[in-house]
Amino acid sequence: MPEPAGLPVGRSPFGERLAGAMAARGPLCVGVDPHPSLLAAWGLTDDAEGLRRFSAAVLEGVADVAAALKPQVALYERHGSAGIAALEELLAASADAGLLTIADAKRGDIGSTMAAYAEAWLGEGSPLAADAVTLSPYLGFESLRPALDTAAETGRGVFVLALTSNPEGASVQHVGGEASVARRIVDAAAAENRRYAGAERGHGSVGLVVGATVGDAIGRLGLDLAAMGGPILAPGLGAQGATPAVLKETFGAAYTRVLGTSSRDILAGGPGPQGVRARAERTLEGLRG
Ligand SMILES: O=C(O)c1cc(=O)[nH]c(=O)n1[C@@H]1O[C@H](COP(=O)(O)O)[C@@H](O)[C@H]1O
Repeated sequence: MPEPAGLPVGRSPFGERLAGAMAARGPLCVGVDPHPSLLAAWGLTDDAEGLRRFSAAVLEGVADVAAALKPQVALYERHGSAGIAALEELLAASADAGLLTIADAKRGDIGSTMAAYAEAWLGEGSPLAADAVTLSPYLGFESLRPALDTAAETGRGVFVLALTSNPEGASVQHVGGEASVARRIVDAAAAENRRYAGAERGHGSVGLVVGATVGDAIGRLGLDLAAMGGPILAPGLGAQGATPAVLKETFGAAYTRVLGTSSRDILAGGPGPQGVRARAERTLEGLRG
């Protein structure tokens, strides 16, 4: 199986790096979602300076507890270029702290435009490059090709929306019965992971997003998540109602590849790093138990 040619020096593929972080720290991703209500509750201003302080405190609190940090891009975009600069600072500081980042940007567009998104979020030397980015496949999985290829070239990763945590997702993702939209996405991601080294260990760099709240949909739609060869990002813990126990039951045999992610529930532990850390530790304990 080919190793992606010419990875930047010292960087192994994202799937391998995430598997290492999950083995060392456990299967928790902390979402950095600086909602105006949270900034207010933390006594911070709803501006770029507030974002900067909030982000730095979350990073300090969870740098050695979480396997990854997932900043929600829209909550930085709200403040225009100054907000984006705060996001860039968080991405750089996380890299310095040895913590993986997943930019929750949910990008998806026609191929030629997708190439520009890929360059922005996954390209070498881009100030916004994270270790991985979330992608929306609803212009067709293959429209994501530039991001899939850039990720493979730079040792970064992607998480493609398959079954989202919101109730409205079913109206698109469940369509098609046995050949559902979600199943096609899962099969396409599995095929993509088989193309690269690491797949034999199940450490592919093409991940999926499957909500912790999807109930029995995985079985009903016949999704083979255990064999998809990459990580599964599972949002919906905490504020959206799912618990670690629900997560284990929902994913069954595929649970070993699940990275549980929670934002508001953990962030509500603030102000400051200690309270966030305490909530992250409690969530992690549940995910491990
Ligand atoms: O891609 C995501 O991260 C995502 C996918 C999904 O299906 N559901 C979902 O909630 N998310 C994101 O995960 C985070 C969940 O936040 P909390 O509900 O506060 O834990 C938000 O940033 C969402 O945008």
